[in-house]
Amino acid sequence: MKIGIVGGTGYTGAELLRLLATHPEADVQVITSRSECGKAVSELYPGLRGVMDIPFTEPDNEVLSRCDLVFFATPNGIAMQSVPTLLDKGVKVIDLAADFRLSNPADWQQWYGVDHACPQLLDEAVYGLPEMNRDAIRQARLVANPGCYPTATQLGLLPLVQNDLVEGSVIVDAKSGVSGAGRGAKVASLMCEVSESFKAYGVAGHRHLPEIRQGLSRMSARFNGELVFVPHLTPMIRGIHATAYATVKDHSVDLQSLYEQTYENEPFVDVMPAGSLPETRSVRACNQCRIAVYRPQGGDTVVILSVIDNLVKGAAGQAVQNMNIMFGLDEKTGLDVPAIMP
Ligand SMILES: NC(=O)C1=CN([C@@H]2O[C@H](COP(=O)(O)OP(=O)(O)OC[C@H]3O[C@@H](n4cnc5c(N)ncnc54)[C@H](OP(=O)(O)O)[C@@H]3O)[C@@H](O)[C@H]2O)C=CC1
Ligand SMILES: CC(=O)N[C@@H](CCC(=O)OP(=O)(O)O)C(=O)O
Repeated sequence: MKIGIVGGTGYTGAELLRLLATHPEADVQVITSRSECGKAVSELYPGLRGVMDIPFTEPDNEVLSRCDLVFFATPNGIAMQSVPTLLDKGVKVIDLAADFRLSNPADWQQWYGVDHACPQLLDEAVYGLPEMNRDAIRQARLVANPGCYPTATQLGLLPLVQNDLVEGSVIVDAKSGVSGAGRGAKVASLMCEVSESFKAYGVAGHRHLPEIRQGLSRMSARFNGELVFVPHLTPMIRGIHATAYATVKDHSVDLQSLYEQTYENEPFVDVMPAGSLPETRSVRACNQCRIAVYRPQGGDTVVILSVIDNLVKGAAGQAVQNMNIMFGLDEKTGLDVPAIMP
């Protein structure tokens, strides 16, 4: 498959390169950057020397339209300007940004602050969470790759919500490594600002809130409880740890079995043994989501702990998983590697 990547200098673009460099069916032919145009990929990322030596080029729809699939690893609001042209030329697209995640254009306008450039494609775009939408992804021309927090959160809550077990509100307390903020220079991402510190942000309303709410209501039309989502920035590079709290209606349900059965055939969701605690380092650089479910002291509140690598299952790995599904390949192709330890 001829692959193009728009936004190849960023963290998720570089992660796509790392994963696709050894993917047996993927041939990365176009990799764009406006700031590093002309430079070899391996000059910017020496870890790719010998495996990926092509140069960065300016983004150009004409050149990209020669690909079978184009990934957009760009800031929000960029992909939507090129996607109609690429789809018209028969190119499939996976957008790692949020341009096609929300199906209501008014929600996009409210949370992203600009009008949508192609609202006519929002119904067609498939939300790329394979554990929910595998069949639709198989048929899709356009996949909206989920956000990192929404991936960890929705996988953690899916078994409960799908089975209408949640009563009332859900609280999600999530923590991310700093690479979640991208590679662009920002004071808030400086080492002196983030190390030896820990803080919440987006408490009044983060743009992943409507994405998670939309996902939960698709899992069950009966889900109408309040959703509280508070992200935090932690002094680590990669990883997301999402802790969700929900009240369950039915005390007779064996939650450990429910989670194990829901995910028993999922290659990238691991339900941990009862009593264990998932750690972000157990998913570092791999496409796994590890989940543990608890009902402390047998009470009404269920606690679900969910970890992913924000750059892998939260972005580039999930995008490659979606590519594999769209092109009829084994879903694990190029992704079947364990975490880096320690
Ligand atoms: N980081 C993460 O953990 C996650 C990120 N995402 C989403 O993925 C997308 C990429 O994120 P990330 O890799 O962190 O971002 P970065 O800021 O690290 O990289 C952005 C890339 O986009 C390119 N770019 C910027 N503006 C434009 C433009 N107008 N036209 C074409 N290319 C452009 C940049 O290169 P240049 O300026 O040289 O062209 C750069 O390569 C974002 O939408 C982000 O929200 C999703 C899940 C997780
Ligand atoms: C630590 C950090 O800053 N994280 C980012 C989320 C990264 C991400 O997933 O972006 P999208 O899903 O919107 O594409 C944030 O909170 O804005």
